[in-house]
Formats: sequence, structure tokens, C-alpha cells
Amino acid sequence: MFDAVPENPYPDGSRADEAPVPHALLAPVLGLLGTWRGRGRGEYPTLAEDFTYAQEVTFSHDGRPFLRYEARAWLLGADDAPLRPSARESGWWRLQPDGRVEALITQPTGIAEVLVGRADGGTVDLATHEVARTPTAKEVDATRRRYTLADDTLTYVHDLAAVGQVLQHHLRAELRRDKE
Ligand code: HEM
Repeated sequence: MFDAVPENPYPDGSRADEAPVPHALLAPVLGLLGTWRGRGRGEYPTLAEDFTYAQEVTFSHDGRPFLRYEARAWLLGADDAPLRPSARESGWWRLQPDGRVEALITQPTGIAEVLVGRADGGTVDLATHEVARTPTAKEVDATRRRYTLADDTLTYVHDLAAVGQVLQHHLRAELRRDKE
């Protein structure tokens, strides 16, 4: 007989002032907790045109010293109307006692990134440590992601080294925290 288990007693939290109590090592990234939405622009030398996108990003935690990270983007047309789903990724940001961050991020395009960097004073700067690719994934060699939190706006720039190109600008976006 199947012995049913009640609902998970350890749900994620996405607010610093609610349960679960955030782990002390999350201090440099507490401002990121929650769901963020906004618009960005992207480009790459191999692409015929620049593009505009909207994105929703969520950071949450379960009381341990790592963030759960999830991001979904969709392309926008000239009139701001949604065109199609675009990049999505999810992963874990592991906070270390000295402010170092180790991140693991996977994408449905067959890319798994391990990044290392630092979090302090409202900024997080992550750069590729290793990239693993499924056999059919595009050739992605490295990324660098810099997040800045100021005046309730989360801004990030994302550089990409892929398909034979050196590390250079791919994305920039500004996100605002979801009000509820
Ligand atoms: C907000 C997140 C992102 C958005 C909106 C975005 C958008 C795009 C778009 C619109 C293209 C053109 C091809 C297409 O129409 O799908 C593209 C190409 C590409 N993107 Fe991104 N991207 C994002 C994040 C990423 C990330 C995280 C990576 C790698 C880790 C990445 C790597 C690439 C690569 C390798 C190409 C193909 C370039 C080529 O083959 O010429 N992108 N991206």
C-alpha cells in the first residue's frame, strides 16, 4: 500500500522578512529575493537583427545558503506584443562565507554553466568556470553576468562567447520587483 506523504513542509521563501529565515550567508543577496519583471535588448554579431524581450526572474530560498534561480524570457514585437517564448534557465547560486558565489545554471538549449564570482554591495558578478554541452547544443564557450541592484531596479548585462565569437555583449535588461 502506498503510504501518502503530506505536502512538503519546507516551501521556498521569496521574502527576507518571512519564513523561512534566510541563512546568514545569503546576506549579500537578500535584496534579490522575489520575482522581477522587465524588458531587455539583445544583440550578437552573428544575428541579422537586434531584439527586444521581456523577462521574469525569480530568486527564492529554503533557509539554506543557496538561492534558487529561475528566468524566463519572451521576445517582443515592435508594438510590445509577445512574439514567442525565448531563453529560459534555472539553477542554484551557492553563497560562500567570503562573499564568493558559485552558480550552476542549465538551459533547455543543452547548455549547463558553472560560474564563479562575487556578491557584495548590491552587485553580483559571475563569470564562467566551465560549460558543458549536450551533443547537439550550440557552441557556447563562456558567459559573464553582472547584476546591479539600485533604487529598486535590478539591471544586468550578459556577455557571451559562442559560435566562434569572443566574449562580448549579448543582453542588457532592467527589471522591477513584482509588487505583490
Ligand atoms: C534573456 C535571455 C536571452 C534572450 C532573450 C536571448 C535571445 C536570443 C535570440 C533572439 C537569439 C537569436 C536566435 C533566436 O531567434 O532564437 C539568440 C541567439 C543565441 N543566444 Fe541568446 N538569449 C538569451 C540568453 C542566452 C544565454 C544565457 C546564452 C548562453 C549561455 C545564449 C546564447 C545564445 C547563442 C549561442 C545564440 C546563437 C547565436 C548564433 O548561432 O548565431 N543566449 N539569443
